Amino acid sequence: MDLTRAAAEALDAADPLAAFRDRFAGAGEDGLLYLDGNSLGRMPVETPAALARVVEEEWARGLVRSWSSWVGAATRVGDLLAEGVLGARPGEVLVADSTTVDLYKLLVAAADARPGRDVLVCSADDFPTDRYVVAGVAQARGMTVREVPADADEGLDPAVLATALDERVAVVVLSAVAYRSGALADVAAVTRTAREAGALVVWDLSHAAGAVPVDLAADGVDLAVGCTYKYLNGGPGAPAFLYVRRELQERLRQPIWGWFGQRDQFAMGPAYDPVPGVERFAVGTPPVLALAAVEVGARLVAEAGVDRLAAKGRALGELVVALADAWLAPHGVALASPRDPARRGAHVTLASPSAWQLTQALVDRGVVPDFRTPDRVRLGPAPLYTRFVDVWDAMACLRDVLASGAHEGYPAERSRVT
Ligand SMILES: Cc1ncc(COP(=O)(O)O)c(C=O)c1O
Ligand SMILES: Nc1c(O)cccc1C(=O)C[C@H](N)C(=O)O
Repeated sequence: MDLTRAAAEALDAADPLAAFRDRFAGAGEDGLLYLDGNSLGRMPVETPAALARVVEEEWARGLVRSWSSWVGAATRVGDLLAEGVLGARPGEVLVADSTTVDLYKLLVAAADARPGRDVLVCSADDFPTDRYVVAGVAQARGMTVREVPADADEGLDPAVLATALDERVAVVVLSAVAYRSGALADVAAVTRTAREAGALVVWDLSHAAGAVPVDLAADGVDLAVGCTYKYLNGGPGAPAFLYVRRELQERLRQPIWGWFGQRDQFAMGPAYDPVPGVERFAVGTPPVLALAAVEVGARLVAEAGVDRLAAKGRALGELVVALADAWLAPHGVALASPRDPARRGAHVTLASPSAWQLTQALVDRGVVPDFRTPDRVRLGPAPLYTRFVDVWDAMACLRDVLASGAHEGYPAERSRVT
């Protein structure tokens, strides 16, 4: 690979998604080399106007009358995600609550659908909230957790997972893209293996949606959840999405019985009777303002096309890896993601004993990655708004920091948020 800056500029010149950069606030103006799109995506330029419309027209003037359109927002935005991003069918996706709460609802519903089975499986490398929800549900139900060991850099080995699956396993919880290493799971193969063992899988698509091709229908996925504030650019605290395969919906009953999941909710009936369809997984009043922001983000991703985003994300990752090999390895910084681009999502992780100090030095120089314990720097160049030269410049900055030892003056003690 040609590692000159001119080669990176040439990749930008040929990038079919280049124009999307101008659709994001700050991109190209703030001078930031923002490589944390896998934690919080940039704000689309259209978002403030979309929010202002809801505030000034629908809320200020429409008041309670606006509920006639707000009441359908969670499924309307869900359908957008289903068709434009997730390879699902209309009526299979709902945008509601947080990823954590959605995972809880689907996990309990799935465990109920596998009576007599007393084991929940997750990966030791799963995002903490996923492992905590699994542990909490297991404790409440008197079930056992089987935490499958995973390689911190390479992710979960499907053969190791298979050994954990037997007739006791009710539900498996896994991430399609591992939050730390970026390792990509074979969603179709794992779903098939789990089904053969009689278990359901709940996929966490937080680091996958909008970054890698996701085809829930073709992959036979039953249940999934994911964030909308990363590659979908829905904003901080944006509600998550949940997916339930149509054929399963009537057979599942989620544990939080709220009136937004109720059949004919304004009949104000005496007892809970869940509505048919994916809305039965709703709980209470949706965050209408936040949903408007998710809608903008979802439309942008759908317009760009997930296949094109994934191809660019992979190319950006290959540039990170090539530059890390050439410039950073001599300083003792190692790749902590799968080397094969086909096995990675859109972020790349590096390991260094000085990872936290390097992260602080980079942030001070206008390069924003994030630090993940114990010794990782994560680089998430979101393909919608990150240029190849941004990656080149960020990596050059990291090379220069390492060469000068500038990071050594930063505190080793990590801050509350990393
Ligand atoms: C894989 C994964 N799941 C879940 C979450 C977060 O869940 P919540 O939105 O409920 O905080 C994150 C990131 O914060 C994540 O990376
Ligand atoms: N959700 C976050 C938050 O509320 C604060 C800070 C960071 C986050 C993140 O999204 C972290 C991210 N999911 C991760 O993979 O580490």
